[in-house]
Amino acid sequence: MADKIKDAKIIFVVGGPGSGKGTQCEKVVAKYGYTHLSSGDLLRAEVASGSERGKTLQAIMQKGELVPLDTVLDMIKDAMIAKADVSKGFLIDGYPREVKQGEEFEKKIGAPCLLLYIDAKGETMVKRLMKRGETSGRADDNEETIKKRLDLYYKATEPVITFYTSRGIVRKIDSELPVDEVFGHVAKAIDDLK
Ligand SMILES: Nc1ncnc2c1ncn2[C@H]1C[C@H](O)[C@@H](COP(=O)(O)OP(=O)(O)O)O1
Ligand SMILES: [Mg+2]
Repeated sequence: MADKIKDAKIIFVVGGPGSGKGTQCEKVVAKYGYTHLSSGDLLRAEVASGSERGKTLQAIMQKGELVPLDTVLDMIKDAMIAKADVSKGFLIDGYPREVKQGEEFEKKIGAPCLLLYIDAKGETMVKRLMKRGETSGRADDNEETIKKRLDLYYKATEPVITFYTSRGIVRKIDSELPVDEVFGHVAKAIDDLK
């Protein structure tokens, strides 16, 4: 595994719910041909499959809580292996959610060369999620769950940013700007990798 993906760049994309991670990742895929792996999307696909594991996951996600670490990591790892031969880079979107998840990822897969910190204000994230909830069909895009997800983000994920800042790989991106301007900064951070 480590062999297979050793030449690929690994980028962690971290930010609160509704900060714009998915939106920016899509644009990176279009411009750079990276593989986008959203831990949330992988988990939601498992739920949609109707499997027993999916049913357990659904209950956890509906409460706005974090899914057990090994489950998420195994799913990301399998998806990375599947794309290893064709991928120049991987966008790991929405992971790590807590410092421990980052440590386990590095043990089992590899080290990130960049962490894109997609930063928006709490009130902006709530507004965007309420709007997204009108059409997303996501069980967690409702006011009560949004509040829990935000609280958990500040408590569990902000330490992730501190942890990787000390390693010098964090680029903070102002996601209050219009989508294309945000992407300008994202692209700059990726271009600086070369
Ligand atoms: N810079 C921006 N300006 C305005 N709206 C934005 C934005 N970035 C994203 N959005 C919108 C698109 C979605 O409906 C919603 C949440 O974006 P998202 O990419 O799904 O976030 P995340 O993946 O971080 O949860 O906000
Ligand atoms: Mg997303």
